[in-house]
Amino acid sequence: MNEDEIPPHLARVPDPDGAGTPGLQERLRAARSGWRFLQAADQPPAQALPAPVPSGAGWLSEVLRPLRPAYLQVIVLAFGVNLLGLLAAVFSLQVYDRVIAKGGMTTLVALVLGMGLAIAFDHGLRRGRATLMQRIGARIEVAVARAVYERLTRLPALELESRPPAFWQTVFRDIELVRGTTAGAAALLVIDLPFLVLTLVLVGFIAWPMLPVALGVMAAFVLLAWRSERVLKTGSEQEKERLMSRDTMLSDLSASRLHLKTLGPSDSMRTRWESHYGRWMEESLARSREMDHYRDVAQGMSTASTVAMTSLGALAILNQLMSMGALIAVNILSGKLVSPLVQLVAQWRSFGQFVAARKRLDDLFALPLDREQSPVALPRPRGVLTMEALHFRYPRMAQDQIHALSGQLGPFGLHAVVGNNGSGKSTLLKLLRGLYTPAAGRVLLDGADLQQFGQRDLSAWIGLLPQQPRLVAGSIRDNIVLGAQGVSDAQILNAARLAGAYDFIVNLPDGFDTDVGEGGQRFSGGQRKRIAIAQTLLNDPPVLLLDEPTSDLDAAAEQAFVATLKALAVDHTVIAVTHSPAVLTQCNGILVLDRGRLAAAGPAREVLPRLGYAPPRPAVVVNHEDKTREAEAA
Ligand SMILES: Nc1ncnc2c1ncn2[C@@H]1O[C@H](COP(=O)(O)OP(=O)(O)OP(=O)(O)O)[C@@H](O)[C@H]1O
Repeated sequence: MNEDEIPPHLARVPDPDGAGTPGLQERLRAARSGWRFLQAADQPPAQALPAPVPSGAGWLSEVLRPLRPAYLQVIVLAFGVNLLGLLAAVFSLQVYDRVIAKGGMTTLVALVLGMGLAIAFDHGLRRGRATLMQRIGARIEVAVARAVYERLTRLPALELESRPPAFWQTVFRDIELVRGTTAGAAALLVIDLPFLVLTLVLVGFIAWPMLPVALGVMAAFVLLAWRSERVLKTGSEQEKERLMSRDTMLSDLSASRLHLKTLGPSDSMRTRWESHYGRWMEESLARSREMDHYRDVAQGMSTASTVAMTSLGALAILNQLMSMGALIAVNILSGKLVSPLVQLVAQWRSFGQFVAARKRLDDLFALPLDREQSPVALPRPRGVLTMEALHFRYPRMAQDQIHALSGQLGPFGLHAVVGNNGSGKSTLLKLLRGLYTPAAGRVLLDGADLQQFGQRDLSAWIGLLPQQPRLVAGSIRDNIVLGAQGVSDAQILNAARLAGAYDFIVNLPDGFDTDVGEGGQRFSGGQRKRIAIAQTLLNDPPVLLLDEPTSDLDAAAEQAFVATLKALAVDHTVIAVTHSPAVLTQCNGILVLDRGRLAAAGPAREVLPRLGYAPPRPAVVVNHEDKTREAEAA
């Protein structure tokens, strides 16, 4: 096959940027359809996507504000539902006082027909209300999920590193809680509560002597809800914290399950896991016990209120203050009065969880984000990286991990960073990539401070291969194009060839469409590394930062990749953290770190002998893209 010909398995791969898998945007579109209020609140799809992403302390109001007309419709429908809900009591009153007392058959037929109509109407209103709430919920979830995803990708690197995967799992669960509370049963309950006034008015109208009893019952329930809120609020926060700690442990355990198996049955790990799990269960059971207690009290109070209503009603009838029909009607009304209040007590745990979730999201949305785009579009840099008295210290560390580094790398050439474990090599690469902000000093790219550039520009100009790259679920193609936009198949093929991944990929039955498995476990360490290298080379950035690029490669692959690096170094600045003699002996310059300080730097032929390596071999001849080029001499 011709080298530039697109293999059939590439042509088969759906373009992830195209109209492919249903995602958030489709859910948003689905949420838009059908209801007038949603279409009115939105712009036409082309302008509305991407919708503004809520941020800052007022994020929830930002999300809810455009939905006000929708909530208003829900309130109107709720008014109808609550009004119709009173008709059963009026019906009973009429049947007892008019039909039974006066034998009015025609009245009975008319009442039954009227109730039939009311039931049908009530059903329609309830369905409309439920559909509206579903659509509101979809809008809320899409907006908040989008905002959380933005944080996941745009928070400063140190913030991202400080939050474990379990934190993000909790935050994504929080989104469901926010939706469930603002557009679920809890929201309906809150909307319905004010309409209890209608019930009270009807009680006063039908049987005024029962009004103080009804008010007393309501006051007792509000007191119970307030009391349960105070007890459960702190508990819910603790429960969520314990859950997060359990989930952190769980994700560590599941990620290292094979390693643990290899280490053999370990009591220490099991004890740690059981203690995390146990603490969470303890907290969760304590919450359930408290919740059950309040729910049981509420049920008891509900029965007590029926007893109080009926016995006091009986006294009122005996004193001829109201009729028998009024007592039956008031009993029905008291059920309507009490049932949302019982629900309120039962829902209080989710309210507490909502408050904790909102606080977590408040904190997350208050964090500043990395600048995404540079204020003005800048031309592709040549790749001169300058460090000016660079200092960096991780949070809560007593000493600098990078100390007073100054110097220049590039333009062009292959440069190595060497040093003992923990000497700060990976940290330096992250500083050079603009992922970390220096505590003092600056990193300059072609003379311009990196801090002024957006991450989008930096990712296009400076490629970083991490020490332990992780593949994500999806195909090889998905992984290679991760983070890139508008990539052509020819670019993917070229990157795969440069990374030495092309041959093994096209040998697979599904080629570039092959699923990589969890974290790329379908492939060997070396194959994973090559896919990750292809990912880094895809955009052809002028600066390449490679952390141990050949650590998993076999000798032949390493030689081939060193030749590629030499070829790239002709017109790219390539900086590699490495311990490999094959790479070191081909480098132009070497920078030696010792506990974050510059121990030595200079041309490879001078520094290598001091490190115990032979000086660089003569320039290698490489074959790259059908062009033979002689690599630049040191
Ligand atoms: N996220 C972090 N938080 C706190 N300290 C960190 C963090 N990452 C690294 N360090 C510390 O910074 C120092 C330098 O780490 P770095 O990973 O840069 O070293 P390295 O030279 O790349 O090591 P190796 O050769 O083992 O990969 C180490 O002392 C390490 O403990």
